[in-house]
Amino acid sequence: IVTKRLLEQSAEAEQSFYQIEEQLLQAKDRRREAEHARELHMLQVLGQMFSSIATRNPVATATATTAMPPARNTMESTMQPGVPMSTSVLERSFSLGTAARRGMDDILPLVKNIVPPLTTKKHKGQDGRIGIIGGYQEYTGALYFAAISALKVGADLSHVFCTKDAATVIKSYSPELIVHPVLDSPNAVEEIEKWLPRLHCLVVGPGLGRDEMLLKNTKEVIEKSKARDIPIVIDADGLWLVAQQPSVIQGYQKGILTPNYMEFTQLYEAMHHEPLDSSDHQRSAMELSVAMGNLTVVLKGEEDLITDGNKVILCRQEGSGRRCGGQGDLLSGSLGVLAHWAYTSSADMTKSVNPSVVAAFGACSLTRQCNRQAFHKHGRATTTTDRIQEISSTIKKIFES
Ligand SMILES: NC(=O)C1=CN([C@@H]2O[C@H](COP(=O)(O)OP(=O)(O)OC[C@H]3O[C@@H](n4cnc5c(N)ncnc54)[C@H](OP(=O)(O)O)[C@@H]3O)[C@@H](O)[C@H]2O)[C@@H](O)CC1
Ligand SMILES: Nc1ncnc2c1ncn2[C@@H]1O[C@H](COP(=O)(O)OP(=O)(O)OP(=O)(O)O)[C@@H](O)[C@H]1O
Repeated sequence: IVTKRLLEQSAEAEQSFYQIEEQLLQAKDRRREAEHARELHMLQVLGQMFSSIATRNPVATATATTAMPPARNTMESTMQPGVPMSTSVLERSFSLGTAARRGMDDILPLVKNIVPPLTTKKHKGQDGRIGIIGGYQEYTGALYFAAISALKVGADLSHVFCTKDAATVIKSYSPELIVHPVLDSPNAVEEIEKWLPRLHCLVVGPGLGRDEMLLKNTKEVIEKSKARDIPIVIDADGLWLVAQQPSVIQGYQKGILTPNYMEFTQLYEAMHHEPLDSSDHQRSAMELSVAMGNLTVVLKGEEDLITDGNKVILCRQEGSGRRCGGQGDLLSGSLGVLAHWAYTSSADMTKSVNPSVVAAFGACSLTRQCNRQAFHKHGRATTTTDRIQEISSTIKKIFES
């Protein structure tokens, strides 16, 4: 009887411990929510203050929109016949102040428009089936980050195409991903082609590596996807493939390139056969876009620069000073879903702005805000896994509020 009584007491103590623990967690959540609300309110007040200062100060207002200097000869020489090239740069930013308000007013509502409502009338797959090609054995993390980000942003299914060795590893990270261990098989292209009719967007490159056979298979899959008019996001080692063989994606209007500065330099120099002039990123990005046939280029960095060769849009959403690997994978996976949503939205929803540009602005804003929120919680220890955990609340905050 004594033992039974002791066991009961211990069970009760355990239960009340978990109740207290849960109450503490709930209180912590409420405190965090209140902090976010206070932060948002402060941002709004600051935004209004900057706005009124800028209205009184014409110089500050003028810096928000800059005209592009006259075209250089290099740009003219790389323009393809028949490809229109506007020389005006429309700079929009998404941060505090008047410029921020203009950016949010112009592009953010379009991103909000393309995010599909969640209703009980839809079936699995309708909000997106995204295919992601990559994942060489050393780089399984990159492919996982991109694929899980696509799913968490709102795709219904995330299909991963990778090598046999990478597949088991990726599968063991998450049961939620559909993993095809085919990229290094003798009939890789046919195996992947079978799935293309079911895919809404293809993301190529996270952790792909530079193995010749894998790049050859990837190139053929890109060709097949173009024939199906599927939006294609190219990142990381996929961009190395493009630098070697630009024709693989050149001129394909639903192609989006997401280089970091290194990758951008390689692409630029491959297209222009001259060193990159690092003094004017906006001009160089436009030149690359035009040389690629007005593909959308997202040059990632301190500010993300998005251009389709006609205009440049800057995303300056506050991120953090933490720069660990994988943030670009979060961006490319998210962009895969947003590109699908943008291309299936009516022109009315995107106000006839290039859908790739709308999607890219959304993905950059999302990535930076995830970084910001994760950094707020984890500081110097922030990793990409922490950022991915912020996707849900970031979407609520910036796209659904
Ligand atoms: N967990 C995983 O599995 C992950 C796997 N990943 C996968 O790894 C593969 C190779 O990717 P990568 O990161 O090694 O190559 P890349 O980005 O070209 O950098 C090479 C060097 O360039 C430099 N550098 C870079 N950026 C720069 C900048 N903005 N401005 C200036 N310099 C810059 C810097 O060199 P440093 O100059 O510092 O010596 C850097 O070391 C690819 O498939 C990718 O998807 C990643 O996604 C991460 C997570
Ligand atoms: N200097 C910076 N300041 C603020 N944010 C930055 C900075 N550099 C990069 N970022 C953020 O990180 C995102 C990814 O850019 P990054 O240069 O890390 O890509 P990447 O090298 O391709 O990433 P990955 O490690 O996944 O390969 C950018 O879109 C931007 O949001």
